[in-house]
Amino acid sequence: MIAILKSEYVKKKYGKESVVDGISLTIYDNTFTVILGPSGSGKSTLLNILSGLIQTTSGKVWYEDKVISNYSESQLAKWKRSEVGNVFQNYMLLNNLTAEENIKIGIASGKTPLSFDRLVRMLEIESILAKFPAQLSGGQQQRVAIARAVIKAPRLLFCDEATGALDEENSKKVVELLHSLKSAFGMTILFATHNTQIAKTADRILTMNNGLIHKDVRNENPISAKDMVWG
Ligand SMILES: Nc1ncnc2c1ncn2[C@@H]1O[C@H](COP(=O)(O)OP(=O)(O)OP(=O)(O)O)[C@@H](O)[C@H]1O
Repeated sequence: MIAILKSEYVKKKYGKESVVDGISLTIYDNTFTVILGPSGSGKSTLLNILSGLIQTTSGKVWYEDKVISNYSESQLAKWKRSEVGNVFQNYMLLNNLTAEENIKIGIASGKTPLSFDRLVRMLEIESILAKFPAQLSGGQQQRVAIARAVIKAPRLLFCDEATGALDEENSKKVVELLHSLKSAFGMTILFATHNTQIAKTADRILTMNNGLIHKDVRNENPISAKDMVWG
């Protein structure tokens, strides 16, 4: 397995509180890793550090053989634009743009984008491209947000509670789609959630508590997203 992302004793402090308390971790290429943990355990903070959205207090983050935690703002912005996609719980679409315009914002200059037509077919959003976010359901908005995040063919896709605002049916669909995108385009996905069913679909499950990873389990028998059972 090829290491794509690595953290070395990464810490994030807010005041005296260590929200991420010295995490060393290697993420392998073309895997689907779930970061599982209760509210406040530090999942989003860890995800945001690994995706370059926030700075560490100490420790290093590597992308392949480069220390991205030492990058200048402009180097980091360039890296994010080319290699990183983010999907959030609340979609973060621009309300004054149509679905199609929102997706096309994601195309990064200098990179060969994925085929727009193939992507919208995969995500089953062909019929809603001319609509504005307010005219779409939550599940549709999240599929548009995923298309926007992946159209530039990022190597890394970070999903922070990406199904947190969706019902069972739409959650299953989104998780299924993310697995399809991983297989079709060789992406590496990190998905933070407190949902143990989503964790069962992953290749690897990291369990966080109080800013630390307490368990790191390779999931030998991942279940299909369709087979997740909602409580
Ligand atoms: N910008 C910030 N300033 C101060 N404290 C913060 C900040 N961001 C996060 N925290 C604190 O860090 C801790 C971890 O937050 P984080 O959002 O990483 O947890 P989480 O596991 O993702 O939680 P949730 O599942 O509720 O999103 C919390 O106690 C939170 O209040």
